[in-house]
Amino acid sequence: MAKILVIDDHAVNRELIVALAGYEGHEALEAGDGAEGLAIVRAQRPQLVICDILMPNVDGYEFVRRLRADPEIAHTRVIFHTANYHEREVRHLAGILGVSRILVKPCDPEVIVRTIAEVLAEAARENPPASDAEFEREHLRVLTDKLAAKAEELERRAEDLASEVETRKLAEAQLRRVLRARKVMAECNRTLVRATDERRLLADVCRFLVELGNYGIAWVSLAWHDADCTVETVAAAGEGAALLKSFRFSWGDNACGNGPVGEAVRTREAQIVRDIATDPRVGRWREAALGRGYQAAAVLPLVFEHETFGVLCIVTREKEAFDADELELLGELADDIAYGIHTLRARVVQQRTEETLRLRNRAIDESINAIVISAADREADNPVLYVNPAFTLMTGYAPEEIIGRNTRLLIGNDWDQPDIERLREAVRRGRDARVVLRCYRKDGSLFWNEVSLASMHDPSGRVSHFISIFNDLTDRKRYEAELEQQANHDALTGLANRNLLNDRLQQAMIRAQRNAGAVAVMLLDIDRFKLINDSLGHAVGDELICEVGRRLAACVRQGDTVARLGGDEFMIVMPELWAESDAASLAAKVLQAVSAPMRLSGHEMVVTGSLGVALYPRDGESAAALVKNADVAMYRAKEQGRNDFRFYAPEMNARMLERLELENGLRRALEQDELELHYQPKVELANGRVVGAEALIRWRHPVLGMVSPADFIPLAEETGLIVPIGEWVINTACRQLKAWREEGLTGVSVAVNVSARQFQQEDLVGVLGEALRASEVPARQLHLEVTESGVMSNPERTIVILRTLKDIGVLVSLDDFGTGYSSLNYLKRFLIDSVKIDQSFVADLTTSSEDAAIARMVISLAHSLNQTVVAEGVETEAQLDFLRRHRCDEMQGFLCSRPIPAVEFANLVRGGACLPLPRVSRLH
Ligand SMILES: Nc1nc2c(ncn2[C@@H]2O[C@H](COP(=O)(O)O[C@H]3[C@@H](O)[C@H](n4cnc5c(=O)[nH]c(N)nc54)O[C@@H]3COP(=O)(O)O)[C@@H](O)[C@H]2O)c(=O)[nH]1
Repeated sequence: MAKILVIDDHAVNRELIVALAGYEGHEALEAGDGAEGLAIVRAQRPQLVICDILMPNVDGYEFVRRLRADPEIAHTRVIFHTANYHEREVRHLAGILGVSRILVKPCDPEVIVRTIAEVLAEAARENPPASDAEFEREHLRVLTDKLAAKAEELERRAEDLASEVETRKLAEAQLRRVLRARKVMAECNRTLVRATDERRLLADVCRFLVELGNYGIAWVSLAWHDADCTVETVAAAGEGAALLKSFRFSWGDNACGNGPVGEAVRTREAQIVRDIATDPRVGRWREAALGRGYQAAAVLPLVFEHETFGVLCIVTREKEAFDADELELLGELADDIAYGIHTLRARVVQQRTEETLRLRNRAIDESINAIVISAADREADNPVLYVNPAFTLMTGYAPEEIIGRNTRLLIGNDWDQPDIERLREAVRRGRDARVVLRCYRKDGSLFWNEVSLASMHDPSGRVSHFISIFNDLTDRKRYEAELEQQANHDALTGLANRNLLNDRLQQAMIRAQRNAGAVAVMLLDIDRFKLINDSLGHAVGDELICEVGRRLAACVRQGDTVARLGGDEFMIVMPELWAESDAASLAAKVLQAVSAPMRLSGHEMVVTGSLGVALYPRDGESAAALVKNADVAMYRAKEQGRNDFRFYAPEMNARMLERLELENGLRRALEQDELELHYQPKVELANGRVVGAEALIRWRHPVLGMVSPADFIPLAEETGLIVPIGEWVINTACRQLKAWREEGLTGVSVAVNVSARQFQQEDLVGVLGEALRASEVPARQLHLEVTESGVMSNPERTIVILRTLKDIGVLVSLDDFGTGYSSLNYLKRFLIDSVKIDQSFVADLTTSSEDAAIARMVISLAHSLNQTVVAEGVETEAQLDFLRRHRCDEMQGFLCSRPIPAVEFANLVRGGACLPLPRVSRLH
């Protein structure tokens, strides 16, 4: 019989042991936990305690530890009755704590009874408990283990929790992906609706996928149906998108087409690359993708109406991407994009079509060419259906006045046009044509119409309409006519110019050759035209040329050509000449017409012409030769007295050559000092004294001997050589005056001739001033003899020059007075010092009452203007007598002396101022 304490926080467990102990005759005590149990042990001192381990407050271990710690009760036997499944640990701690047995709940009652019995039996034997330190250590270890177990359990729970969290995370990620795919879709759809540009739309889609969808790269490639089955990337976004350029994709059955892109195009099914690292379809871009952390990819075909025209490719860094839900959405997105692109393309095509249509309409409406559309309906007379506004502008007909009618309305009655038949033929055969017609506006005015006709066909190929474009060529025709006129006619007279003349001459020569006929070429030059031009001005000169042109045109037959070659030169081509006399008749008629009096700008005048005739083929076989020879003949006519015509003769060429040689020789003469001055004395009639001399040029030609100035001065004037020659004369005369002065001849003056051309030279005054300065000769000793033509060409300028000469002190004589066109008014204003009566009047002074009257009038006029009168060319005493009687002041002439070299002149003056003239001597 023993006292047994049962400690358990569960009453049922206590009751079972208590019942068993009671059945075995033991006294059973009960406690709900360790603390209560200890109190009972101390108070009742049971031999055995059957104790649960896991209890509130003080558990089984603590109970035993405190039990062993109390020496009074330390020896008490303890059995653990526990459900704790940590059996190894329990046994270990139980061992340390000196727990006798461990009964594991639920335990067979028999085992309980037997165990109680055994332990009680052992209790009888001494079984000392373990030490405190060892217990502490062991207890600590047990606690640690317990903690470890707890930790392990917690870890397990944490793992479970983590797994649960992971599952939730995955779900969340999946949800996120779906959400973002929806977001991308929503944004893409919004953009699709507004899109106007395909490439921009695709770029936006790719950007949304990367920015909103958080995908790594997104790109769209278009699949072309070309020979290489090219797949061209047209839009891309994301990190590494630029790399795409270096990869070639294709959807063909080739190395580049074996990847998911080619596959998606071919199969029209989405291709998913779950693991870029291992998927064998990923080709050369695997490394680049992995290098950027990309894990998976989806290639979605863009299909419209069973045709794949591209792919949408999406690459992501997420491993678990592209689950079924996400793929479904991305597939929808690809379909939307495909549809959007198709719609956009259709819209673009439609817009282009509409724009083209609008443009065409505008082009037709705004075309400066008239456009007419007519129905190809012969029965209805091909009526006009449409005309553009330019038609009305061009023709004056409003649309309602032409629509329903035929365009032949514009032809009026002008049916004799070869192009009308061509146009008709084109309409009959339904062919295109371009013709130029004379058409008539509503107001009846003519316009040149270039009509371009094109036929339009209906789907069956039948000509349904005609479209005609009218181009008004009137201005162009006018312009062409003007150009033709300018190119072939002289602007001043409207006569043919050299171009047209050459053309006509060529044609005439060809015809003459064919018919064994002849052609006359006549060259007319107006005599002394330069004089008229210079003295009366260019406007009068132009008038004169026009008048002569008119007169020539009036003389010729139809078929002859009158041309102006320039200046005062005219040419007449007389084709089909049968007799030389016909040419002579025409030449005479022309000269007569030219010399008929004419009135130009208030001037009554008579001009003459000189004319040369050359005949084809006799005088030349080319146009150039004929013109040249007519020119030679004309010069001959001039040389031989003007106002006449000459037929060309071969020997005339020799004369021309002479002229040429003379010109060259004259140039050389200046350089090689072949010129010299002779001096013709001027004698005062009152006392017979030599008061001066006229310097007259002479050319000592090395071969020809002395050449008369009458032979070379006109040529020098023509060629301009007169200017340097005149300068030489002034300088030489001044040097001679200086020499004479140095020899003591101080009282004589020298007059130099100044030609018209030289007189108008800018630097005449400068040349004079320099010559006087260099020779130190007083200016009054130098006289200038100017001709009427020289001063009258520009009277206002003459006045200025003469005033300057006056300022210098040089005296001026008007030479050859009475032969030109001097105005008496100018004679007064010109500040002339003396007037020279031309020798042509002096010659007939005693035989012609007119010349005598002119001489008297000149003397009286000059005297009234305080001018000295010099008579030139005095050869007879009768002339001298006349001049003396009419109080002429000075004379010059062979009666007194011919022009003589300087030395002779000096001797003459030194020999006595008076010349041995019987009548003159009587003056004294
Ligand atoms: N611009 C220049 N013209 C000059 C110059 N030297 C001469 N001339 C001009 O050449 C023309 C011919 O001159 P020339 O042969 O010297 O004849 C002159 C006289 O010799 C000649 N004369 C003089 N007296 C008589 C005479 O009694 N009878 C007659 N038959 N002839 C005579 O007259 C000419 C002078 O004429 P003009 O000059 O009009 O006084 C001639 O036009 C010269 O002007 C020159 O340096 N520069």
